[in-house]
Amino acid sequence: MDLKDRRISEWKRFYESFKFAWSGIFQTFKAERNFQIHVFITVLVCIGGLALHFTKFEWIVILFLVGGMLAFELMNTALERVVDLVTKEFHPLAKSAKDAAAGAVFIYAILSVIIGIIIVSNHF
Ligand SMILES: Nc1ncnc2c1ncn2[C@@H]1O[C@H](COP(=O)(O)OP(=O)(O)OP(=O)(O)O)[C@@H](O)[C@H]1O
Repeated sequence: MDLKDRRISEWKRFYESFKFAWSGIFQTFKAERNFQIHVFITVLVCIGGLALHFTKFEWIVILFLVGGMLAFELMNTALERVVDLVTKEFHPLAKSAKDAAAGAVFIYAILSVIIGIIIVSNHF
């Protein structure tokens, strides 16, 4: 394989990885109610931000929060899938893995709501 072919296959791999990532997001959106709720909240927050004229800094914080929330939810789904793949039986470790991941999502969600309230209350 010459240099040009190798470069094309590098780009192809790069493009494929985007395709897989998008497929993961799309599959999760189709299958997970929580993810759908988070996407809906993200849209609402963005509309609210436009209506309230968030500052640049506020947008940066908000985008980190909603983006982080969606990313956390995707990781949580990934972990649930792996646990289900490993065992369909009741197992204390499966429970502890899933509950810990759910706890991570919960902590981030609570912090996001608190920070969101602080930002929005600034505009009233
Ligand atoms: N194999 C298992 N062994 C023991 N406990 C489990 C097992 N699978 C799930 N659980 C428990 O049941 C809860 C619900 O698991 P489930 O796989 O339905 O995910 P979930 O929390 O409902 O998430 P989602 O609604 O996003 O799918 C887990 O948080 C865990 O406490």
